[in-house]
Amino acid sequence: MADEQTEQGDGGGGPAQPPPRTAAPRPDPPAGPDGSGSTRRVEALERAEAAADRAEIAAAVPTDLAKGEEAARQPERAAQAARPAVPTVVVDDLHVVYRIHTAGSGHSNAATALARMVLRRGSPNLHLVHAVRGVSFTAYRGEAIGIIGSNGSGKSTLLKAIAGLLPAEQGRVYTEGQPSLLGVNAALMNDLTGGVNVILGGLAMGMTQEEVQARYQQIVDFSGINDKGDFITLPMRTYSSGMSARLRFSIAAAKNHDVLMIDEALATGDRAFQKRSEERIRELRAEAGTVFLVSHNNKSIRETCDRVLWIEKGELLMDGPTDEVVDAYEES
Ligand SMILES: Nc1ncnc2c1ncn2[C@@H]1O[C@H](COP(=O)(O)OP(=O)(O)OP(=O)(O)O)[C@@H](O)[C@H]1O
Repeated sequence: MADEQTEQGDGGGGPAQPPPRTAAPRPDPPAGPDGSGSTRRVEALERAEAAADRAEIAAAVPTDLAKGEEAARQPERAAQAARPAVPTVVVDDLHVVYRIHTAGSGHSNAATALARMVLRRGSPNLHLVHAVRGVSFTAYRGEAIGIIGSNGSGKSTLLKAIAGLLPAEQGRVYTEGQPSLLGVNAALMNDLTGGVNVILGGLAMGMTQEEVQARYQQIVDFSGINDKGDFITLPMRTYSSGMSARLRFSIAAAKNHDVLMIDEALATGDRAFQKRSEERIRELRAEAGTVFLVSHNNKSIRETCDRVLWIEKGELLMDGPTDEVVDAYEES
């Protein structure tokens, strides 16, 4: 079996991309190619903020508020629209390319090597996957943004790039503070107990030992891990995938984040846990953070997010109010 290894690096930029079907407020283009320093980042954010002042914040508010559920959320949305829009994440023409090296068949001979040289082809064992293609948008403080799209469309890759876990092949990501990515694969230690992972996870997020101790019981209670027995003292490898995902979410949600990104965490919990999670996401937004939620559960997206990005084949197909985008996605 071929030995596979994936990495990032050089590769072709993508073709010119069509604009999304519903454009969100866009900032002026961020700083140039050498603008990786914090000064450039601040400048870019300031420019984006100035642009945001000119932009229509109302674009993020649904026009159809006839439905009862929508009407109930109207005051919350109105209060949000009245606040000045502060950009927290600026993604500008982002491309991400995976490079996969395989061991190959080992049957290369002089003729095939010569053909490669003549045809100027690279290694036959290098595969490029252009997973994100020219995505641009600006996220604002207080927004909860859903990311939807079919399997393999590039949603998780986009989150990882925003979190700084994958480099941009082309384009830039500017963020206010350090975004925290919470995925079902978030690194907790399976051989350690849930309780020890709560402590390590809290410390890894930058909480002090005192803060972790103060919030320990709250995290365990929120996760519901101990509802049916003393599971928190058992190694995490004995947990179901749903229990692990709940504990990961509970650890991450214990802290206020400038930018919190959740990858499918809500899909795994039971209904009661999903409700608690949705409530906590609303609180995090109220505490002025920005929340990104990747999910195939459109109901969760509708109940939690006020704006949605629809990604297909790595491209941003649509960016707009939740109901508008999810309706279009469901009709597609
Ligand atoms: N580590 C990797 N190495 C190589 N290719 C990858 C890697 N991770 C993802 N890909 C590829 O990148 C593309 C986008 O994958 P990604 O996981 O971002 O999609 P997704 O929209 O999150 O999918 P899903 O909804 O199934 O979770 C896919 O073609 C996938 O095969």
